Amino acid sequence: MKKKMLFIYNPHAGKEAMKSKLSEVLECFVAADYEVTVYPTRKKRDAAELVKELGNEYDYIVCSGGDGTLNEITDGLMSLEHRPPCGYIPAGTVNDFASSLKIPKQIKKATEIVVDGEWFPYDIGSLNSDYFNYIAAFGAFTEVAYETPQSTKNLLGRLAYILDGVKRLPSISYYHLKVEHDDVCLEDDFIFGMITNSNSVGGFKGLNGKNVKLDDGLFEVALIKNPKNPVELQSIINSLITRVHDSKYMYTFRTNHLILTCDKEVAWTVDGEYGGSYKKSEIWNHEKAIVYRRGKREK
Ligand SMILES: Nc1ncnc2c1ncn2[C@@H]1O[C@H](COP(=O)(O)OP(=O)(O)OP(=O)(O)O)[C@@H](O)[C@H]1O
Repeated sequence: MKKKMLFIYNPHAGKEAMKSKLSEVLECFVAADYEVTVYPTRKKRDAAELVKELGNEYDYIVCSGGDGTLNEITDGLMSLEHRPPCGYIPAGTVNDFASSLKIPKQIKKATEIVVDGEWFPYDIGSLNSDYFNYIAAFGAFTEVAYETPQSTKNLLGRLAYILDGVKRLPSISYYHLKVEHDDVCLEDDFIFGMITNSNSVGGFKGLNGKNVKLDDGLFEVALIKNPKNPVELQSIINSLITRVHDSKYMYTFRTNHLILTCDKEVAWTVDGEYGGSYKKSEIWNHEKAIVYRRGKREK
């Protein structure tokens, strides 16, 4: 019996490239013996609702769009008890997630991975009741971040740039946070924080340590302290630019669960989009929660 595929795509994502490639993509799916149901999204939340409602009736969910669409698919899949695996054809402008999974930007090559890539169980994060694929972040840069699509790609370069710009201001806005993880409880002022499951966040690999694994049930966490004077601020900027992490100015650790508490609301970005504002932010890693198809590794 043919396997049933639900293919959901955002026709407006990125430069609308899917529109002209659709026939080629569908031919490739059919040649791989899938019976395909195609659904172009019509509005926000369409993709999430569709997966929640129909996801269990399919053997394979494939989506094409930017980070927003992918995030909605994740949300839909996580609500299902038995989650079908997921394929992804990136069509947005930010590609950290796709590059983590070795999925190329070209639609044709990504489509080949959808039908022939290797299955890979990937950790999924949650921030309170919302899910994310590879990053949840707060702090100095966030207001600008979700207005500019390229933001996540150059997150830390951007952060260094923004900090450089605020050097002349009397103070940078910061959050006073209580951070609980594992057996640790720390309290400090932070200008920025990120919780990631990705080996491609701004290419800033040194910050969260080497050997990032996407299926180990752990996040890489980096929290940057509020600099007490211009010299400290300059040191932070330097460490962001040179990508050498300095423990005097930042906490970095790995964990599967953390709780951040603040007496004012902390505004988050998740997967590059606005992710809500909370006084209490609880983050969990759901180990190997969704199986994706990724590019095969060179032997
Ligand atoms: N037909 C549609 N009309 C308007 N908005 C849509 C439609 N389909 C999906 N959306 C919403 O648009 C938002 C952005 O979509 P998506 O992330 O796929 O593309 P993008 O913004 O071009 O990509 P990126 O964020 O990676 O640059 C998502 O929240 C999605 O739910």
